[in-house]
Amino acid sequence: MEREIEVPNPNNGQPCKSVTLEDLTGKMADFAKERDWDQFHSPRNLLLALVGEVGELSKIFQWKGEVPKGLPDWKEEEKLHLGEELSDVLLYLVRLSDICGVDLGKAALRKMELNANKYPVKQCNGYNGYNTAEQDV
Ligand SMILES: Nc1ccn([C@H]2C[C@H](O)[C@@H](COP(=O)(O)OP(=O)(O)OP(=O)(O)O)O2)c(=O)n1
Repeated sequence: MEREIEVPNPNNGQPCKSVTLEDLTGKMADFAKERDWDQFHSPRNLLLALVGEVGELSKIFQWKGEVPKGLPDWKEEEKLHLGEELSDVLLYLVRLSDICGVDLGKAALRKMELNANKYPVKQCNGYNGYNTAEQDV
């Protein structure tokens, strides 16, 4: 069954279906082309833009201390803002990958395999590899 996400109006008012990295890659390419912005979307510029958006994302959490998972006490507008900043990070990351000729989905799956090999379940159960000097996993 296709998952539906309720969003304000990015899809002509229709609820959107699941989004793939390919969808986002194509939409970002169209977005840049329509505005003649390919000239600005160089690897370095996109990386700097990405880092800037990570900074904006960090500001949302800055000074709040630890917050419970699911952000139960946050107002809807705060969560909306969070979604916007997360999206900016994702969109620039997707665009940077595309411009660099990296298939991000494929690269991420490969990296997860590397992670699983590096951190075998049996050795890591309950340890994150950093929380104790004795656990060199
Ligand atoms: N040259 C650009 C400028 C913007 N964007 C797109 C990607 C991001 O999703 C978003 C970033 O837009 P802004 O630079 O306006 O940043 P914000 O949306 O965070 O606005 P502000 O910095 O005012 O909070 O727009 C882009 O692809 N290329």
